[in-house]
Amino acid sequence: MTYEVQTALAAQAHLGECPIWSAREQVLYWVDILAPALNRFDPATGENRVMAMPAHIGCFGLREQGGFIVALRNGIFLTDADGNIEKQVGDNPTDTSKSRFNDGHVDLLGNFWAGTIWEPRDHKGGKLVRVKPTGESEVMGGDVLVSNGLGFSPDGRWMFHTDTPNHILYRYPLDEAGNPGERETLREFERGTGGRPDGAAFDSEGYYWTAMFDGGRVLRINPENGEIVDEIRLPVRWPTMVAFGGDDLKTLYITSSRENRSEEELAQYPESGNLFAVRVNVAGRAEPLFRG
Ligand SMILES: O=C1O[C@H](CS(=O)(=O)O)[C@@H](O)[C@H](O)[C@H]1O
Repeated sequence: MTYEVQTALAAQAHLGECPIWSAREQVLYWVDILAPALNRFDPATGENRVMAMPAHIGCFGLREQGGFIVALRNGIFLTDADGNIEKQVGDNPTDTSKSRFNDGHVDLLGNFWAGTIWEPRDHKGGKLVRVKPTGESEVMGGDVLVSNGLGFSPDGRWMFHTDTPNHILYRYPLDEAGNPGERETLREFERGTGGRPDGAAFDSEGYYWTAMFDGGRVLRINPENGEIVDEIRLPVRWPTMVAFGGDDLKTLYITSSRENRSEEELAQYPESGNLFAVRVNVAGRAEPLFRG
């Protein structure tokens, strides 16, 4: 299939990440990790509202009662609808001078999950944290350099997770309580020009769409065998994450990065850091809400 990728917002973000569609408000929230800021983009008006954050914001979830759960470098917090911090509900389990939160999602049971990057990248120090609606938080594993690509399959059976610099897509079986079992490697991506798996989202048919960082593309992946079944080429080389949005959930939004790029690279890919939108022929599914 051929896709028409459009610039939804010429954001020129440092490190755009975590697009999440709010079905309730019909807007896209997304973060610039390094700004640091949580953004509210309204595609109907083109307006983008910036809510400054007190520390690097890796990801967030939408709360059922309104407001957000945000994963900042120094911990996980509840906020009101304007992004004002109300209460801490979790820690960054590693040294916050060497680690920040990165990608995350809410699971089908209303728990919030967020993973960390181990910034020295000298061992797999990235961790995964789960915050329950009760406000209890726990470390649920990790063993990755850069925690990314978290996703929960629509049938509730699987948690997907990537380690971007290691080019690996893992999946974990989930039990009825939503606890992960032994992880297995679903796919190890080729090293070369195709990129590495970054942030992702499931569609309503259970396929997994991943942004390929440094590969300038988004892939649709078969969740049973890891095979690539479709590809969207992008005008930027460093896409970071995808989300389904729009009233029919058939618009795929894609964030991107300018972080650590040279002048030459930015001249070649001047749209780096922008937010993109592309119509696709399969719907996503409504983003679960954090029940706390
Ligand atoms: O999610 C992210 O992934 C990237 C990719 S990598 O770790 O460099 O392979 C990273 O640069 C970025 O900082 C991060 O948010």
